[in-house]
Amino acid sequence: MALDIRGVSKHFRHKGKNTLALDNVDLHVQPGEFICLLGPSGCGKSTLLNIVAGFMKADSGTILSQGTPVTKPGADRCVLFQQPTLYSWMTTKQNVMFGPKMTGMDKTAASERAAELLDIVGLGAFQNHYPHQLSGGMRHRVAYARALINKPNILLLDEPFAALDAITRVSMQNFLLELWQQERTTILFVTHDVEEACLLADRVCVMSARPGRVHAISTVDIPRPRTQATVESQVFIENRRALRTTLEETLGQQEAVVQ
Ligand SMILES: Nc1ncnc2c1ncn2[C@@H]1O[C@H](COP(=O)(O)OP(=O)(O)OP(=O)(O)O)[C@@H](O)[C@H]1O
Repeated sequence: MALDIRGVSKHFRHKGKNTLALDNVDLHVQPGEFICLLGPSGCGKSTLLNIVAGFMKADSGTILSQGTPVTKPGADRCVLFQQPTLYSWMTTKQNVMFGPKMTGMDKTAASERAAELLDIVGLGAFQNHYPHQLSGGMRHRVAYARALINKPNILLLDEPFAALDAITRVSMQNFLLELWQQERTTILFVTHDVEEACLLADRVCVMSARPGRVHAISTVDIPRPRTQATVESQVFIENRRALRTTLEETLGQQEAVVQ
């Protein structure tokens, strides 16, 4: 199993009040799966992702990444942020080769793989460009190539396209679909957008409002490869409707504040 989340709970104490953010969350992710975490604002999606990343500790429960307990951040779990963090003084290719350089990977093999990944992300002709010479979308693509060269067990994405304009967002969704189709890296992707979850995911973990619990795990029954044209198809419309209904079931639930 790529990722095994078992009985994870987490509360926060703020201004004398305890808020239960996650309550006994279980989720089992198979290698190569694309899983979306979907739920209303404040249901604990980011908290769960941060715990999986090792940035935050759960109060109880365990998380196994390829069978190994998660206790801190690690190269097996790569987090991609909304703003790609590239080194401004390095070229595109040097940015991609930074991780392998640190881990002592064979230089020729790293260079070949970096070139291959830059081709896959459509930046083969931009290897010697610096980040400031790239568009925002291109910088995102470099960040994906830089993540994948380290062969992470899982990519963790927290609403990565939320801040993008509509056109770039669609282009990044297409890009991610194509990339996942080729590389089959396991992905855990946080979104609050039903349509985005339906387009991208194999399964959607629908979380209930606070405290965040797994309300349902819905399989998205839409053939791949998927493109933006998929959004117009009858099967997509049916899956989206079903997912929206599942999400609506979670709304209106009581916020749990434990004194
Ligand atoms: N550091 C913190 N201190 C106190 N409370 C926190 C902290 N981080 C998160 N919370 C609370 O935990 C709950 C879950 O927050 P979280 O950010 O995980 O939700 P989310 O589902 O990602 O929300 P959104 O979709 O709005 O980003 C919220 O009630 C939030 O206020």
